[in-house]
Amino acid sequence: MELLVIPVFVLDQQRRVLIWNRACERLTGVAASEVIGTSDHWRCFYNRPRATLADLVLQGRTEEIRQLYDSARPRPQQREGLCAENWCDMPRVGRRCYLAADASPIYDKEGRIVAVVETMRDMTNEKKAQIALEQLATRDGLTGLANRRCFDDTLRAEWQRALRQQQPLSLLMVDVDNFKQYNDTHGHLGGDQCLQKVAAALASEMRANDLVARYGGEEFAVILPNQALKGAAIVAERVRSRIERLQLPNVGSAQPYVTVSIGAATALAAAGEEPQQLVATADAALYRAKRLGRNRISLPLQEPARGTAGRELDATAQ
Ligand SMILES: Nc1nc2c(ncn2[C@@H]2O[C@H](COP(=O)(O)OP(=O)(O)OP(=O)(O)O)[C@@H](O)[C@H]2O)c(=O)[nH]1
Repeated sequence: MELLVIPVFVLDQQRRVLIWNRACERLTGVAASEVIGTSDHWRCFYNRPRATLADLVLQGRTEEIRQLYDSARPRPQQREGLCAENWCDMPRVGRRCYLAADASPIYDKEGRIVAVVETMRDMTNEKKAQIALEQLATRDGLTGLANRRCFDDTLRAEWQRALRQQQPLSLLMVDVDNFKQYNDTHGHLGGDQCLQKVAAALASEMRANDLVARYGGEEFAVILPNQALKGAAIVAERVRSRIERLQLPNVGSAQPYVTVSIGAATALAAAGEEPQQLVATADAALYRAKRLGRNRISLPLQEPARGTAGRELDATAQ
């Protein structure tokens, strides 16, 4: 076990470290002489006291695995013990590692656990690659905001949540005004930089539960869970004014600075209804804001009836 290339440690019945092999020393930066005979093995992995997988097996606390680990599954072939994956602090080496651990008990003749062997595999690179891929799949490359696919998935999920909790769900559609002209004057690269600044300002105005996405081109969408129309209108106006106050020069335009138009809509989700109606109502409000002169917000006049996103009426808030 000492010379195994796989990091291994063994706990005895009293949770004291019996074996801490070379590979485990390399992984944790902690020498065997420091931990053998102690129950301080957790310190090699975590900043705060908590059980390792071997502790859970030894103490029969297997049901706690789901609270303590990112991912857990039964061991293959129904053997006893636990398998789990987790981010570890690794205090001694000073960098977080994603470890896949496997803990299996050793029994005496009477069937009592006398020790538990924990083996580990450093999966940090694989996990980082997986996270980067997930980011690529859900983020917009130019602005770093959620992309259209992520928006569609989130809207569906929030619609279901609103239905379960009987809470309103609001949506803002935000479109940069006269952006074609901005591109023509500042070039496509200048246009890209403008979109990045607008996106950053938009994101900075939102709460943690809100989702800001690039809906497409120069159009953004904001999902506001548990927000009624009145609150959505306040957020929309805050966003509109924030973008105006960025004072991004808009040479050659009637407006001296870059502005946005915003359409808002709210729905009280109902079974059988489609969240796409919410998008259509917010979109209709947005186009009305454009027609009425841009740099303004527009919302449906009436609070929506259950299962609708409200009737789109000619009312412009500004
Ligand atoms: N630089 C840049 N431009 C983009 C991007 N996506 C879309 N556009 C441009 O955004 C412009 C949108 O123009 P229109 O749809 O005519 O709308 P608009 O000029 O903003 O006019 P209104 O929306 O009516 O105020 C087009 O010129 C697109 O080429 C992008 O990723 N980068």
